[in-house]
Amino acid sequence: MQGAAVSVTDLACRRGDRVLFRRLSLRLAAGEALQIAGHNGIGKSSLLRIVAGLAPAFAGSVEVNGTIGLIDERHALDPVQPLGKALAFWQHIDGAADNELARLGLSDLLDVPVRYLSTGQKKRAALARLIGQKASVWLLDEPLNGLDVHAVELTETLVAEHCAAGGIALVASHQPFALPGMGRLALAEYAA
Ligand SMILES: Nc1ncnc2c1ncn2[C@@H]1O[C@H](COP(=O)(O)OP(=O)(O)OP(=O)(O)O)[C@@H](O)[C@H]1O
Repeated sequence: MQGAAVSVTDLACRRGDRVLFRRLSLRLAAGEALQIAGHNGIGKSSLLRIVAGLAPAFAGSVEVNGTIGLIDERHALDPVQPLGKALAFWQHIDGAADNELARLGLSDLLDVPVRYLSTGQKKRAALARLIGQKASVWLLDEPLNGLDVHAVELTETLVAEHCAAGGIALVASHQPFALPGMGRLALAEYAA
């Protein structure tokens, strides 16, 4: 994760015929985390998708140094496959890795088809895949939605460990995210 960096300069986002935000600049260096906060529909997910390269910027630029791992409401695990096989599919692509299955409480669920997992279990499965991806820049869209108290704390701890190892985390959430030293960007301040 050496040298991970995210640089957003004078960014504007347009969706449909509306500009959601403009003149947004931010810099994140290795080890840093930032929460993108704001009410429903303000453009948090859109910002993450632009940073991920999945949506175009209306104006401005984004530079990312490092590999990107994105978690949003689409968990990218084959719903028909048992969890173990769905994760193994990604291991063929990402390379062998410790997905922290025991820590995520998934060890006993590997034979369960992904579509039968509960909301919180699916979220934890997405985290397992993200950990296996070994990406340096984590983009997390509402990572705490649907999680119980224990899973919330675990997610916060995993993000803290990721940053302590030199990773970067950009967390879009309207909920509090407990992480010492985490910055906070209120997207409303950039509303168009
Ligand atoms: N492809 C699209 N075409 C048109 N409008 C879109 C598109 N994608 C998103 N929008 C609109 O852009 C706005 C911002 O959506 P976005 O999902 O980024 O908000 P958000 O802050 O993440 O919201 P939430 O907190 O509800 O997840 C919404 O009004 C949404 O309807």
